[in-house]
Amino acid sequence: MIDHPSAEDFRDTPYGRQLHSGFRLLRFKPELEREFRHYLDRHARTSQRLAALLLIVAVSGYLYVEHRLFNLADTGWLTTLTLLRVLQILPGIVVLVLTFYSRRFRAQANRIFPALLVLIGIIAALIDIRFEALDAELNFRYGAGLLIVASFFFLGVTFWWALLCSVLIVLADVFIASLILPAGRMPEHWIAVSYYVLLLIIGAISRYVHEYSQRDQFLMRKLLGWVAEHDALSGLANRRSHDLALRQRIAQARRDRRPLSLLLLDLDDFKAYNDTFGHPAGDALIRTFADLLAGFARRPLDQAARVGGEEFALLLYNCDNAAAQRIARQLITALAGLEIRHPQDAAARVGVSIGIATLQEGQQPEQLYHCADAALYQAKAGGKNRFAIAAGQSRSDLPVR
Ligand SMILES: Nc1nc2c(ncn2[C@@H]2O[C@H](COP(=O)(O)OP(=O)(O)OP(=O)(O)O)[C@@H](O)[C@H]2O)c(=O)[nH]1
Repeated sequence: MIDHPSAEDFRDTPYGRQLHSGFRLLRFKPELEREFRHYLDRHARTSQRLAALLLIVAVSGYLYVEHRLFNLADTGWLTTLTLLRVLQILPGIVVLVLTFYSRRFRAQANRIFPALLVLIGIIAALIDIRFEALDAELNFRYGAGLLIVASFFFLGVTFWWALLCSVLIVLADVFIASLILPAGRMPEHWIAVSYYVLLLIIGAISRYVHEYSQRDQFLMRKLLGWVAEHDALSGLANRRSHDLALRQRIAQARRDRRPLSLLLLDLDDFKAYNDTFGHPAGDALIRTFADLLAGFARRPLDQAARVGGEEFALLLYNCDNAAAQRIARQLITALAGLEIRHPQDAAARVGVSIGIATLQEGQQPEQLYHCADAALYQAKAGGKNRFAIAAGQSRSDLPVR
């Protein structure tokens, strides 16, 4: 469990829940984990390209030196070595070219990077062991070790993937050594293996600490975004995101030629409720009503928001005036069904007044909001616990009882 004050405050959000339950094994709940991997991928793009470039430059350099300086009597090995070096460079070139030219590859890259790295690592181990067997005076050793380090820091894959890659490289090294080296040379080779294992442990510890703080930062950023867009008490969208959604949905409704309705809702006699039952009970009522309202924003483009103290908005996409009236009626009935005691009349229940406006030709967001607000005023003036429709739209301001 993480020691963030926000973890406790925002347990209703996926980010707060994850902060609260912790992630010592470096794993989030599936949906968050997917989001985190996209985030990791976006941030690792530059280091992935640099790693590919470094691989090309370093291996080309080795190849050049091996050809110019090595006096390899076994020319068959020099040919194989050249082939293996080219095989090591190729994935680097492919990665570099594709990440610059193909968007689709960029999105898929994280899946194949580990496989490419293991392949390059196995080739590096093979080259090292072959040199070891040949007893060549000069050779570039411990290439597999460099790849173990790279897997932890350059790929933008998670700790667990990097660990898996590194373990596979070490195992492949031991396996290839057991095939190529005479039995008497194995003890000497274990020194190289111990070096790889040490690099693996150092890499894994550093990467674990780094990824832990990356995950923490990711959750905090997401939480900050959530706080900016939501109302802390009810968990619904706040006024700011309602204003934004209203503008976006109007533009979308115009483009798609779909109806759009806005319901403004205001809990009745809320001041009296606060005065009679206390402010905390008032807060609880706001939360209860918010939960009820959220259940009416059923489609992806619908939105339930808290736009003021005890004022709410329900934005319904592809919903004409008749459907909006049906929903308003259902809402009033559902609230009555909760049987929340009225502050002034023990026999009555808490109710809500609703103003409905449906988007008209050429109407601006402020005008639509104003129409719904005027209808809400009409519903209040007409006796509360009812809905009213904006002037000029189809008539009905009858109480739902
Ligand atoms: N508990 C609680 N009360 C709030 C909150 N925000 C605003 N209020 C209270 O809500 C009350 C709103 O009162 P009014 O605007 O007079 O509305 P009303 O009493 O519902 O009257 P009608 O709308 O005419 O039915 C005020 O007393 C505010 O203090 C909040 O977050 N929690």
